[in-house]
Amino acid sequence: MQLSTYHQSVLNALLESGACSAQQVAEVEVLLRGLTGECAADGPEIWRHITSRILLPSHDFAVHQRLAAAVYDNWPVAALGRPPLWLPHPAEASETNVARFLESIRHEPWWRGACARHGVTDPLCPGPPNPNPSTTPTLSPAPTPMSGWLCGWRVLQAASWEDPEAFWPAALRTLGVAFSRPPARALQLHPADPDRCTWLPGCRLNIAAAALTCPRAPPGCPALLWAPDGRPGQLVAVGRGELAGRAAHIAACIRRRFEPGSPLALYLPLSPASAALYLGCVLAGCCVVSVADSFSAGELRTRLALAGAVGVFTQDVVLRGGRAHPLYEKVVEGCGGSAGGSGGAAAPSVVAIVMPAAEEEGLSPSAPPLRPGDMSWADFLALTDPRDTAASDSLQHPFLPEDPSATVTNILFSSGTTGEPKAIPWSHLTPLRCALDAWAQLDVRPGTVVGWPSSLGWMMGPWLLYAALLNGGTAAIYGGAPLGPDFLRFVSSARVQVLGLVPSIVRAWRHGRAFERAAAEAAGGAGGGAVLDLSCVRLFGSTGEASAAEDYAWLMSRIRGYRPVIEYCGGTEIGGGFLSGTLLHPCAPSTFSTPTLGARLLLLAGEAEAEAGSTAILWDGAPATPSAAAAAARSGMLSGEVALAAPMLGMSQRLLNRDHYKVYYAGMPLYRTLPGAGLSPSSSSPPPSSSCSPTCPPPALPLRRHGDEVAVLRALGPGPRAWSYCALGRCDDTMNLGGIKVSSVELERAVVAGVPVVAEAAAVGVAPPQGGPEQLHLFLVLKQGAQQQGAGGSSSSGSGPSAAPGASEAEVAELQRRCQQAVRDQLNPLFKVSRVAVVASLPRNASNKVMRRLLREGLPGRARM
Ligand SMILES: Nc1ncnc2c1ncn2[C@@H]1O[C@H](COP(=O)(O)OP(=O)(O)OP(=O)(O)O)[C@@H](O)[C@H]1O
Repeated sequence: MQLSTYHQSVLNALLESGACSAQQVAEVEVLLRGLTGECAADGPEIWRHITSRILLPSHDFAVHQRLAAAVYDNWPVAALGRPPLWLPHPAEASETNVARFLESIRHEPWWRGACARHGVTDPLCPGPPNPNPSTTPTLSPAPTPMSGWLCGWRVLQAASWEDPEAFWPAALRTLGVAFSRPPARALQLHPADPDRCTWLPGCRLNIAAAALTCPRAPPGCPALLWAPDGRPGQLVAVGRGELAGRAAHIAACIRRRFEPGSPLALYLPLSPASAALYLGCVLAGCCVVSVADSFSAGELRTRLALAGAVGVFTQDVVLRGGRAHPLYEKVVEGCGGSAGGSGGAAAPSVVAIVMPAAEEEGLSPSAPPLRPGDMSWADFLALTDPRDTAASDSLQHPFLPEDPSATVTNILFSSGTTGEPKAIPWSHLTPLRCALDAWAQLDVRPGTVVGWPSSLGWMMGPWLLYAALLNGGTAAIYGGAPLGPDFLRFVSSARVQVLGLVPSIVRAWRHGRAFERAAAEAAGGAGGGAVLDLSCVRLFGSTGEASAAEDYAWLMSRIRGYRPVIEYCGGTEIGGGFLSGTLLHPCAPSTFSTPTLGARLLLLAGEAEAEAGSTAILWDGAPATPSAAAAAARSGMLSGEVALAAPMLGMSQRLLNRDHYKVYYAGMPLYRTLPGAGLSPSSSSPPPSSSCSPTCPPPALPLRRHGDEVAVLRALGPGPRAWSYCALGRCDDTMNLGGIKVSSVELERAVVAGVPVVAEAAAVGVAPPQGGPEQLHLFLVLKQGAQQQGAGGSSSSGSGPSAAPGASEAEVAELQRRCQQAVRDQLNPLFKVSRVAVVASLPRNASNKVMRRLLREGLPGRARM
């Protein structure tokens, strides 16, 4: 029988790729002959075969790309979303936390009720997983274990916000959270104010104690795995008992010196010592003020003042790349007072406690002497003897707040992408969001080694500790920077299984050839001669900002057999994420598969819809209005600003430097918390068992704005409600070009994909001083090699191409033409590129996010805010 044209073109691409043997081509041919001949039905199955049996990380990425293009040529994006580059394997999926949980609740009445509300009998009824993936067609209409789990996930996600009284007890039981007194119920709603709803009322909990005593941790599994800067193979394992002992001792010392509730700043890198310190502060009932050690003295001062810090824990220096960078010096500068002064020095208003960067040594000789009143780490630890009962008491009898949901354990600062950073308090309950997301979305299990390079100054630092420890896993911490080959060697030697990243790290690895260099260094005997073996990585995570699909396709291809990148979007003020993926969903790069557990997501209506009386265009995963449904049917896509239904466990209820209600709720539409009574025209479910007492009417609460733009696409999966999501950046970064709203991220993706010399782009809309429609300005960073050609140049269509000294006008004009072409081809022919500037790098804030507002502000014309 003749192969279909589609199958023949896949076979041709394989033959031309030079990536496979005659035997492999013959195997593919056998596979193709058993398939339908249509891309939509066969693409995933063919891709699974090619990635598991043929493609290797050693093949040129261009070969991976060419084969993916051939396999997914004609893929119906409108009907099925972006093509998946990783597909779950049923045998592997059956081992995930979520699959096991679904199995464990299968016969519980609340679960049966949830299934019935969603018109499902038993999602898991198709039977045990099929260990042979080649006989499990992904798109088969017949029920499969995979479609059963996906359907189970959909019901679970809905039940998690519909019926918190049933969902949370089951989730907390599974997580094994060690409450000193269990909660009386999941949620006490307030009739009008989301900031006065109370989660887990009546419970007694110290979250650090719970993390340190997680009953699910396998014996012998370390709490932390650490390697110092530049020595990625020199692993230090810190056992749970050891970490608990160190944290308890620190807590006892803190109690000697500070009152419970005292705000104590941590201004030092993440390490075993600072991890113990963080947990010790929380054990002692104090509040950690998180300040990234990259911040300047001035920024430290602002944060100390805002939080009212009475102490700051710091290091003498930070050791990075073989150099010692002063840190205590910045504290002295930031807090006032002078170091080493005897007479006349101003007494510091904030006491500094100073650790040595290399713990086994004393304070670095390059560090200045301490100010009067400041303490060395050794003196601080001598405040109690670790063998004293005071120390062990700190763990057995930690500080137990009256109301854990309102007691602040940590003040974190948002990145300030859109304005002044917000000072966000985390309570003892916020880390339950970290733990739940890690469990459900990133599949962190007891014994899993999790790495996510960050610092205690950003939410992903505390997130990492809680996500690993509350799930009985290990947090992997590297003392050096994550951008180079040494970090990959650390991943290999620590056997990191869940590796979280941010897009700028991946970009640096790709363009800096980090994998090749790491392999070469390892082969050359650097780092003790251990070979580079990244087969340990089960999945990647990504957060922080919108990622570039091509970079993430590249990342997936770096592990033999491909591994998924689970996008994770949320915010410091949520303690975790609201959109993500799971190991049960197929993974397309830079795409989210689902709202997280407990998150009820909608897209706010645009002006036209709002005028017609609709609040939302998407609600609970379905178009909320007939016109939205029609738009979705036409293009397979809807986009808009995300809003979330409150309350959701983890959401902040207070800001230190802003009016919380005004920032998140003022002017937002009201909704009712019970399904069927809300905005969703599609929801016809009966009310759940116990979201509110039978006597009180369902409260009408305002929706919570988050400020992100999201596109919703159809997705590969069973049932009519299979959607995937794609981040379009912050709403503040959207612009209106000729009457059409478009986000910076969409424009940037089009330019990076369409102009091969461009490594990075930032798009900003500027209202011209004379008025009129917004103009599109593009800032481009060129790939190495292309850099010289246009560096520093700029071209503007208004006044003709102009270039800075050293740049060729013609080259910049040519770049502008190619960007225009890319935008026209991929987005809209009406979008006009007004100006292109080639820059050496994009402005980024301390958490490495692109600051488009700075670019806007630096341009002539009226800045859009
Ligand atoms: N995986 C992701 N994909 C796309 N964007 C993401 C992702 N993860 C996080 N983000 C972006 O980061 C934001 C959360 O970061 P953070 O809490 O630091 O606040 P911020 O918005 O950067 O700063 P600020 O609130 O001060 O302006 C999200 O709202 C989203 O815009």
